Formats: sequence, C-alpha cells, structure tokens
Amino acid sequence: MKPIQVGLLGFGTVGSGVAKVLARNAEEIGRRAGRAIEVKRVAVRNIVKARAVAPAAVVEGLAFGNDFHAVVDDPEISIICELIGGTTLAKELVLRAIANGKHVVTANKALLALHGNEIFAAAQARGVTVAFEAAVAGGIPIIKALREGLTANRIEWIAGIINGTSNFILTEMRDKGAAFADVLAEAQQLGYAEADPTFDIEGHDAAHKLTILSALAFGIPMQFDKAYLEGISRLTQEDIAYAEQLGYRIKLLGITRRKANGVELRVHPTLIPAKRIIANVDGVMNAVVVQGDAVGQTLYCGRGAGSEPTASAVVADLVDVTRLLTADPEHRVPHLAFQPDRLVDLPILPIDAVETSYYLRLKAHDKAGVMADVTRILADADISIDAMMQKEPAEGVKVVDIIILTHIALERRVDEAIARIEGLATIAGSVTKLRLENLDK
Ligand SMILES: NC(=O)C1=CN([C@@H]2O[C@H](COP(=O)(O)OP(=O)(O)OC[C@H]3O[C@@H](n4cnc5c(N)ncnc54)[C@H](O)[C@@H]3O)[C@@H](O)[C@H]2O)C=CC1
Ligand SMILES: N[C@@H](CC=O)C(=O)O
Ligand code: NA
Repeated sequence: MKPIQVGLLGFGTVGSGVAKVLARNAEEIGRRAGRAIEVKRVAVRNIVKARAVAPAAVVEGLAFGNDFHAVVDDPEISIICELIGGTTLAKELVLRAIANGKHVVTANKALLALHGNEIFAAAQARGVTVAFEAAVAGGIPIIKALREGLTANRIEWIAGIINGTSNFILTEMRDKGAAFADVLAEAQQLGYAEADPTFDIEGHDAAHKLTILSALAFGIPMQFDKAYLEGISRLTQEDIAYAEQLGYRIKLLGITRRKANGVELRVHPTLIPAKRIIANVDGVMNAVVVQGDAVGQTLYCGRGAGSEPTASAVVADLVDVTRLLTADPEHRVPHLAFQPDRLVDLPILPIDAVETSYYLRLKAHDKAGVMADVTRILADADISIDAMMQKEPAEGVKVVDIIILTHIALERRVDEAIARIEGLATIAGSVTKLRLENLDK
C-alpha cells in the first residue's frame, strides 16, 4: 500500500520530535499502522532555523517551505499535523485543512479549548477526524483512556497535574530552594514552556487542558471562558513549608467535578495529602486521577511536556488516523467521547459555589482571645476546623502565624468568614487562602 502523506505545520520542539520519532521507529510504526507514514512537506517560518533543530539524518529528506497554505491545500497530503501553536493562524489552517477533506492531528490545547466546538462541528460535517492526544498531558494517553477505556463509567471527577512547567518549578523550588525565575528559564530552555510562559505559571495552559478533559468526561461543550484559574506565581515558600509540616504537598491541580447543580472547572495551587501518589509526581511529570463509578480511581502518569514525549502522542494519533482512513465516518470514535448530538449543556459553577477544604494562614498579634474570635467566626459560618497550627514568632517579631485547615465548606461562606477575620483588630494584613483536596472519593 502507498505510504500515507503527512503535512507538518511547525518544526519546533514538538514538530522536530515528531520527525525524529517517525524516522527512528518507521518500521514498527508502519507495521502497526498498516502502511508507512511519510512527512511529505514541512511548513516553517524560518527554514534555516528549522533545519538546525534536528539531526541531519532526520531533516535531509524533508521538504521545507514557508507556504503554510500550500501544504494545507496539497491534494496528495491526507493528514495535516498542526504544531505551530496559537489560535489565529492555527485556527485558519486547521479549518482550511478540514474544508479540504484532510484529517488533522494537533497538540494545540489553546486552540481546542477556545475553538474546539467549532472545529469538531466542522470536522464532523466534513467526515474527517481531528485527533488531539498530545494536547492534554503530553505523552500520557489520557484522551484515549477517557474516550475508549472508561466508556462504561459515569465519571465523577478528574484531578490532574497537567502543566509540566509549573510542576517542574514547584519541585525545584521545594527540593533545591531554587528561585522561581531561574527554574522557569530552565523549563523554557528544555522546551517545556509555552511560547508565552505566563500561560504555564498563571494556570491558562492547565485550564485549556482541563476544559478538554471536562468535555470528554461529562459530554459537555468546551467552556474555557467559565473556568476558574489561579497560577503558582503568588505561592510563597512559607506556605509550601507549612503545608509540608502538616503532611501536605502543594501542586497546581486542574479539577473538574460533576455536582447536582453543574460542573466545577478550576485550576489552582492545591494542598494534597503527601501520602497520595499524585502528591509525589515531580518535575515535568504529569498525573491525572479519574474517579469513575464502576472502576473507582485510575491514575495516569508520565511526561507531560518535552519534544519526544509529546511527539509520542502526536505519532500515536497519526497511526490512529491512518488505521481509520477506510472506516465509515459515522462509525468512528466520537471526538469528545459522546455522540455529537448527545452533548448536554451543564452549567459551569462559579468559584464561590465550589465546596472543598481550605488552608488558611493568618498573622495575629499574640494577644489573648484572638483564637477564640477566629474560631467563633468560623463556627458562625458553619465551617469546621480539621487542624490548627500556631508558629511561635521569631525573637523580636510581634505577630504569630496561625494555620487552619478546614473540613469541606462552601467557598462563599469561607470568603465571608475571611472578610470578618480580616476585620478583627488582632489580625494583621490579609488572610492567605489555599484549597485542599483529599482526593479520596
Ligand atoms: N513543548 C511541549 O512540551 C508541548 C507543546 N504542545 C503544543 O504544541 C504546539 C507546538 O509547541 P512547540 O513545538 O513547543 O512550539 P515551538 O515554539 O518550539 O515551535 C513552534 C513552531 O511553529 C512555528 N510558528 C509558531 N507560530 C507561528 C506563526 N504564527 N506562523 C508561522 N509559524 C509559526 C515556529 O516557527 C516553530 O517552527 C503548541 O500548540 C504547544 O502548546 C503540546 C504539548 C507539549
Ligand atoms: N507548556 C506545557 C507543555 C505541554 O502541554 C506544559 O508545561 O505542560
Ligand atoms: Na496525552
């Protein structure tokens, strides 16, 4: 059988990784796919720069050019691999490829979180597939697991470390006391970070991925604009240390949970019991916990970013698409796990309607009665205390740190209680609030 022809858009960290993996494992990939997979053309902004990213043996057979539209319009190309990132040119090219009747493989979570509803509808109408395993948790086959392996289950929640860069930063800060800016620079150099790294550290990238996971888990449209996101840039060393003393690790988690009145969709630094496996997933590794009603908890772990781990997912999609070329479009696995006409429009809950446990850190003037005032305010708000720790002040310091862990409470009530606590004359400054998840059920 003739090889399947692929057009690569972009030849950076991921694009060059795809070319390397395809070249190195060509024989085995061909045996799996049923025919050879060949990169016919590569479109890049800068040909000289692109040629320098991969070894000569990989690039010498590739046809580089600057005309992205010509690749998308090439009648001999069956699959377009979009690896440029961003949501403007990438969207235009992906929709054009679909209109031309080509299948698309993309690693672009921002594109899908923002425009996935339109892109999947266009692909469905044209009878082509848009495959996106690399878009969530890099090399971990989490899309495959949710779309195929777990289809018997009513999924209750998903919680994941789904941004490699921020996990790498948190790990280096905790283990080596490294400075935030230095570790971020290292993550960029290693090819983990997004073109704009604020997407990584402020939670946007994790929220893009979580939006996709939530759609797959609950059969809902992508609703990125409703996601709550909070990154790691304001996290302090003292909160990381206090969490450790209380038996917790802080991770940037994406959490989506089905509730009676809607769906939680939130990304934020989260305390997790240190004994949980996911709390010990460090560096660039990602991990996703899925709670299904039949299977219980399953955990998926692996490299969430980097050239070849991400290429592993892109190439797996190329194999999948190659295998299904002859399948009737009506009988393919649906893009979002549920049949497109069976998606339901569940509302995304605002953050103040979320129910979870909390870590509160307050600075109190060490006066008699302050603890009684704080616990009374919490009790009035129906917030029960799970643990409390008071740190003795250093010599000459007049305020003490008080750390409180609460049981599950409604965020709105916690915020109201915090406002009252901050109004106490005995409390200095503002209260630090972090969310805590036990991830046990
Ligand atoms: N780097 C990683 O570990 C992962 C990246 N991704 C996603 O894969 C995609 C590619 O990421 P990387 O390879 O890391 O990026 P990169 O910056 O290393 O490479 C991007 C490539 O696309 C080209 N490009 C970018 N914008 C362009 C534009 N407007 N016009 C023409 N060419 C343009 C660049 O010249 C380069 O060849 C992104 O959507 C990213 O979010 C997904 C998972 C992991
Ligand atoms: N910047 C992302 C890359 C993979 O999606 C990350 O750090 O996880
Ligand atoms: Na993946």
